[in-house]
Amino acid sequence: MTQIRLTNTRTRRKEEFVPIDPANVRLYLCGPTVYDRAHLGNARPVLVFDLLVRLLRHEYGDRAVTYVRNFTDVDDKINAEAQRRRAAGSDLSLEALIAERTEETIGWYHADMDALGAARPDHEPRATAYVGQMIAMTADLIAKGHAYEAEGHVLFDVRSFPDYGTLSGRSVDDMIAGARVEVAPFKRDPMDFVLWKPSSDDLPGWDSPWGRGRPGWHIECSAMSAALLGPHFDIHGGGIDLQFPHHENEIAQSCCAHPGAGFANVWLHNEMLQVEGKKMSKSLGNFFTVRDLLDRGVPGEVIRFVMLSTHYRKPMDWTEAKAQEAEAVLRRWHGLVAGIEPATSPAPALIEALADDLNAAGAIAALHDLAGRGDAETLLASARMLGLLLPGMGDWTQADAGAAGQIEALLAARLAARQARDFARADAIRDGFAAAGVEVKDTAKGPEWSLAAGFDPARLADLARTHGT
Ligand SMILES: Nc1ncnc2c1ncn2[C@@H]1O[C@H](COP(=O)(O)OP(=O)(O)OP(=O)(O)O)[C@@H](O)[C@H]1O
Ligand SMILES: [Zn+2]
Repeated sequence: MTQIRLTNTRTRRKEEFVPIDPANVRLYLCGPTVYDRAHLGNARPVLVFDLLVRLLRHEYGDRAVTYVRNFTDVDDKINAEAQRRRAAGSDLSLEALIAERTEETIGWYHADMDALGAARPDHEPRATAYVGQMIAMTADLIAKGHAYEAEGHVLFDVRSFPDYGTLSGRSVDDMIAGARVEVAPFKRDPMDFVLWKPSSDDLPGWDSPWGRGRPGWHIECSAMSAALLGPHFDIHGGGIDLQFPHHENEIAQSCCAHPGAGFANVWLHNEMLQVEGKKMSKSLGNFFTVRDLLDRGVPGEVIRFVMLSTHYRKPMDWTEAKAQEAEAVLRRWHGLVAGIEPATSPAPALIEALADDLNAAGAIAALHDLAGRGDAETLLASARMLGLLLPGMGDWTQADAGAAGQIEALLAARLAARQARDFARADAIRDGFAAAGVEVKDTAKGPEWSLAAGFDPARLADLARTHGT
């Protein structure tokens, strides 16, 4: 058994991972707010956790890991979309429109993350299904003197929890100075945050001891993790952008509601996917979705490879060059493992790299090593630990193999047309290549071709039907 070591944000150290119960290792990842398609940055925590779960299952057994990732389906942006649809003439109720928006977004999310080879978590709780638990936890926090009611709101009293701020290593006073906190006259302290807030009549709401309202975002994760994993579990994760205030607030709520339980032992945070030095985010508008890339013909496996190539604790950029390099490597590896059965276990070097704080780049280096030595069986078993070269994942390379035949036939047809001085036909083939995303360069050794990022197999097939031989 390999000792896994993880960097724990809470202690700011790389620590040996010791599960609370090796027969049931428990993880919680903050999932998406389901109002729109996931952008590429949103895929990063999913891929990091998918890798972590694969490693834990390898070490502790397939059934010894429970992985929970929630859907936040209570949100102003979801409501706004539902209201927009109603204003546009839909005769469905607001609740039905909200459910419609949430369902379609969850469907997209599943399709997009599946395409990246990320296994679905064991539980995917929706916040709206746990409002009862959120109300109970809120009431309990009031009873224990950690929360108070004011003007239909319930607020968490941060001064009642001396450890508030330890995750981010800041005192409450520092946080007040640095944060954009919502000032409200009914707050005892500007850092106090909402557990429950009133809903207006035109918005969804639930009955509660404090009137009709809805839960705050932070209490959702505290209630859902407790319901599915218990008050003390192993690993809690999310992007580093959630460290404060979201995770700080989750800790405050959970530790005060379950004194002595401990909440999450390890806090694992991924760094941001960036665009020109800034976090990719919806609010900055500097984003593209996972679906945009897939639709442009970038295989999910290539996206996964690029995302795993940078250590999760380092910021990274998506670049076309990285995608092209990943594609070339994967194409070669698929060729090497075609028709081969995987070895019974992955290479020890690969497991060691992963066990060292999920050093996926080191793991990929181990794969290059195996490929270099021609050990296709171990390459296949090892790559699968990273969620690469999974059964069916290489279909995109086969589609390319089909394309190669069509392109060669079309190049032959173009040559024949030129020799017959049928320049109209030669030009039509040239233009057809460009439209289909096939780049052709005429060199001294003859034509060389490559598939551009926007390669369109259907257009190529049409072109081949019209002009190919
Ligand atoms: N640029 C990014 N790089 C890596 N992880 C990110 C990035 N942006 C968001 N995340 C993570 O994605 C997960 C889902 O977050 P959430 O649904 O709150 O995002 P969002 O609000 O849609 O995104 P945004 O931050 O763009 O407004 C969280 O774990 C968050 O930390
Ligand atoms: Zn959360």
